[in-house]
Amino acid sequence: MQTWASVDVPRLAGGGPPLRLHDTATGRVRPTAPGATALMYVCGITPYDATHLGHAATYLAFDLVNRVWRDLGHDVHYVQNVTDIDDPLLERAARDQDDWVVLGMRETALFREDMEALRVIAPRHYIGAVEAMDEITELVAKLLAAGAAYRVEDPEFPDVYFDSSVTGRFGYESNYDEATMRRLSAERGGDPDRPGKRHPVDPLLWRMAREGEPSWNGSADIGDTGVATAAGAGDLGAGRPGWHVECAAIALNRLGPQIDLNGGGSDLIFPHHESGAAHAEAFTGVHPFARHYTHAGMIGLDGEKMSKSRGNLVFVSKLRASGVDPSAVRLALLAGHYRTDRPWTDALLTEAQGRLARWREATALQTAPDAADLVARLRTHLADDLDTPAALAAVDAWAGEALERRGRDAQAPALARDAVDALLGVAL
Ligand SMILES: Nc1ncnc2c1ncn2[C@@H]1O[C@H](COS(=O)(=O)NC(=O)[C@@H](N)CS)[C@@H](O)[C@H]1O
Ligand SMILES: [Zn+2]
Repeated sequence: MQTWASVDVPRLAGGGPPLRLHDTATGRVRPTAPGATALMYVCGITPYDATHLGHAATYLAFDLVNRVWRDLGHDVHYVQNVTDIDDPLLERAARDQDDWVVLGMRETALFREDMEALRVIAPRHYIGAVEAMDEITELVAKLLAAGAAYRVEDPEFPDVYFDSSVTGRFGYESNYDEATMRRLSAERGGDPDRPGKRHPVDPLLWRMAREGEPSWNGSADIGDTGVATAAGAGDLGAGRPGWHVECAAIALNRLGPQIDLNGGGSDLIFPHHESGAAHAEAFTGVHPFARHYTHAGMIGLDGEKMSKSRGNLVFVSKLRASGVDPSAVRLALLAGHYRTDRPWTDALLTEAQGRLARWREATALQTAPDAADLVARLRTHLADDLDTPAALAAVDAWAGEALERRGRDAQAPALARDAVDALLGVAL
């Protein structure tokens, strides 16, 4: 699937401290240590109701990771999926008498536009589940052949499930207890009460075709996997994939068995990232799949999480259409810490618009206070688990001094502008 156009990222002299990020699996903020090329997989949208401010806040958080790693001299191999086939998409298409393919394409196009407007650096690989169907069926077939998956005893629909006990460490990513896992599995698309499952939280890998549902033939070339293939393992039979396996297949095939960061909002901690990690580790034998599992807090509206199911959504495209500068939206969302569940308010936007105007005025001056110190502060704050409130305050302080005409450095305005662009992604 085509990705979107990325903005240039100015190169800044010097370098900052290593990026430290919160990792859900260990519950700690600890240093990332990517190689020359940082490997990052951030889950993409299920393409309807795109792009609301919750989506935007989460993708902005990982855009900052991308920018900090680049500032530290790493290349970043960023991969993102589009869940362009799944129950919620089919349900929304049915509700609106829409063709689910058209709905997905329309919303994905809008998402790309919004990401470009927010100056989010595009993933190098932007992959839809449908276009990755062969990869997905191959992974499911190999898990089945290896005995890491099984079919439920259901003569009508012998669906394929992952055996969550095979890695011996299911739950290490979320650290949730059994009861929490069952509850969240039921709330987020799972079927813990389905008869015939070995374990209630075993995730669905392949849903056999139902009347009136789209399906794919499920044949997979599993080659010589070196394991005794269970009867019919190479051919799943017509159906469609479960939600989690697409991310495991897409990430494994482009980034390899171990990545630096698997990211998303906190509602992906379980079952999604737990299951995806288990699928990957059962297949590769490499643990952990991701060295960091990092999750962004939920953006709310009127006291509730902004979510499609609630319909309390504020859209990037609607704000843009009403003339709001996308950089103000970006600044408004960066004003809170990425891991904090926080509300969207009009005041947040108004404040950001004022901040943006002041920063632009300050960087338009002929001279300003030395900005080298500002660059160092920005690097230090962002390296500290993306402390954007402190980072924004540092720019506020520099801009305040500049606007009181207390600076004589002719290079400072341009340096400050480049630093705010490179590290915060905000165009002044
Ligand atoms: N209110 C919210 N605040 C912050 N992030 C949110 C909010 N709602 C959704 N997200 C995040 O936005 C991203 C896309 O969400 S989504 O459209 O529902 N899609 C999915 O979760 C799957 N397609 C991931 S493979 C996810 O990382 C999700 O956690
Ligand atoms: Zn995902």
